[in-house]
Amino acid sequence: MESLQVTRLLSCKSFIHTAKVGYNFRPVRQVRFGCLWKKTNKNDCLMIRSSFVNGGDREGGGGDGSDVGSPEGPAAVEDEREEKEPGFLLGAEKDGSGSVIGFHLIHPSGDDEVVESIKDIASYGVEKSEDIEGEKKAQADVCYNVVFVTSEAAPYSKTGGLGDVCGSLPVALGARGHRVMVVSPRYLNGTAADKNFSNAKNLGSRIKIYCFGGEQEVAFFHEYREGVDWVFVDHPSYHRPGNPYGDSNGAFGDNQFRYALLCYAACEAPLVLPLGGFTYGEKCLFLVNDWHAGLVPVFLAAKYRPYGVYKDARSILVIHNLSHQGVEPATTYENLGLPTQWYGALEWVFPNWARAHALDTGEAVNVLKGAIVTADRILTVSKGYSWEITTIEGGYGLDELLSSRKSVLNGITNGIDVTEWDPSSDEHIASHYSADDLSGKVQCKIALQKELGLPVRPDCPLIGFIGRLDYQKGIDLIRSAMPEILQDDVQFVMLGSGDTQYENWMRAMEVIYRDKYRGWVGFNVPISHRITAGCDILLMPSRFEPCGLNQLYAMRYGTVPVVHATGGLRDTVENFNPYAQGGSGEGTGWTFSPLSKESMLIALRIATSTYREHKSSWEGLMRRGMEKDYTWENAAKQYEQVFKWAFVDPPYIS
Ligand SMILES: Nc1ncnc2c1ncn2[C@@H]1O[C@H](COP(=O)(O)OP(=O)(O)O[C@H]2O[C@H](CO)[C@@H](O)[C@H](O)[C@H]2O)[C@@H](O)[C@H]1O
Repeated sequence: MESLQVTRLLSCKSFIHTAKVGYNFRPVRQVRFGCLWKKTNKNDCLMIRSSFVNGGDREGGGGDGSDVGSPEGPAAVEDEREEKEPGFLLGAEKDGSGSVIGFHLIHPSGDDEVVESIKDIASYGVEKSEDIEGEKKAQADVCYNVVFVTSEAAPYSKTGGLGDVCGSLPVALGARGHRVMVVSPRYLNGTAADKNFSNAKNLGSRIKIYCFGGEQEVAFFHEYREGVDWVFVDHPSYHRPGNPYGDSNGAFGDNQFRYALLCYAACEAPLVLPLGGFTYGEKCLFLVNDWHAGLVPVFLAAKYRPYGVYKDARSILVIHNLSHQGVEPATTYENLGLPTQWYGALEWVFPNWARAHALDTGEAVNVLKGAIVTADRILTVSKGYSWEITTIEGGYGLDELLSSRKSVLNGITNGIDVTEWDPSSDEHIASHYSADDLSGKVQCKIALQKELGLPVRPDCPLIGFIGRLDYQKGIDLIRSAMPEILQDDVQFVMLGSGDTQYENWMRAMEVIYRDKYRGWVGFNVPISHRITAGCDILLMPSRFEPCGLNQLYAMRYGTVPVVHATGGLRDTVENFNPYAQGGSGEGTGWTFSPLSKESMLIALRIATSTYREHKSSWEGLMRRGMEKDYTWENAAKQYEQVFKWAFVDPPYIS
């Protein structure tokens, strides 16, 4: 068997190298796994000796996490194993066009295949399969290898709706037959939340990434749960107090670096991690979420496809929030490890009015812009928002660019996790109820009033707000309207964290309005369930809202939303019309516009008077909301349509 040793570096600067030995060998990606790659007499088989291939099981196949940061380092561990263990052949699986679509492990004896080889990326014609309980589940007619790249995924990490979506949509897609991997950071902040990652095992594989003027080593942890490969990128910069993006001093100054690492690692993961025994391969579909993952399509275009790697992969940028774009000074471009000629993709020049001083040239790099320029398709989390971002009012400076990509821009309304958010079984709430039997809801209201120390008044309209205390959520409007809201006979409960001036305001309001107002400062999931169940009305005066999840949770819990008519709120909340359907009414809440204190107060007052004076109309509102279908399965089917479109077109940048 001829052998060929390949250097073990993955370099952001020079990614591909050509082997220097004396026979024809096509360019091989430089990968560092302590691997010995061998040309064999089998068709394109590579011999790989590393810690992770020897495990190969679904639960992580190897390490227990204890070797991270071990003084000997991973190479020592690998070398030791090389002595003891024979190593497997890694056979490349290719499709008709010659694209590598996966690898499978073959015993060195040559005749003992240890795992089933991957079928073609798209397995056609599968309609139904049987799960463990024998229940028939709907399956996609074409299945893909899907790689989510995200800065958060519940229950591992969550600061808002992005975490919800990236915790649920992958599971829904997995259940429909797709092979799904989610790549996100392994955040450790020294709190009880660290245990969220305790089932994720160290795969024992590391890669070296050259960027930001140095060499960075990242490791991969893995948990297979609910049909999804959850892959966590491990690096010291993800281990610090605070939330994923910052702490009490504000956003971390090195977020560009932290998320560039995530993107590099995510580009490598499908190629090098044989999860369950075989890799995802090159012909995969990257779903890159928000700016944190935005360098993935840029890397595919600038660093992989020019060398024939990922030429059959596609990328879809999913925009959850256009107001965060990952903008940093232009001088940081060289840190990213991108070729100079790609500067234009990320180039961003602030308009004159946004510059700090006369000498400020306004030059910057904008990661989200780079993703919009290079992704094969673009999705937003509601149809309404996909239109809004092409307007000057909603485009945050990117409207013209987004308009230029309208032909590949779509909106799909988020689903919700209907198991976690189910009033008939929710473990966090005092009493269970459903559209057929609403009686438990008032028990939830009484329990919430008791828990928060409010007067127990089942008939008093209880209004709630849950969300980040952020300009986006219209928190300033709530503050300015609160004295007038509380003139009426209502109670108001708020849960949120964010801008400290609003946190302090919430605390102060509790003192002034002891009998009417409670403000819970912080992030607390059980309380968010109890507020959703216990309130009669949920107020969402968001300035813009790409989708919004709380109004969906509220409707499922028979809590009637009053929302600003924008983005996903306008798409999902149907304005109440008491005269429709022969007087039995239609609609699920109230939408108000324009965004002003006056129109919000009018909508709230109509809602509270309907609650008091038209009980049957109110029950109709509750029931119609509870019966809406916002399951992820519904959304997943629409994603599949976009996946197909992505593969119909050639790569946008090849
Ligand atoms: N203090 C607190 N305690 C407990 N839970 C809290 C909380 N504050 C917020 N949450 C929870 O965080 C989630 C926030 O959902 P949103 O849809 O409002 O998302 P967000 O604006 O963060 O995300 C963006 O992405 C999502 C997903 O695509 C879009 O729906 C949205 O419009 C867009 O702005 C909900 O599950 C909510 O219950």
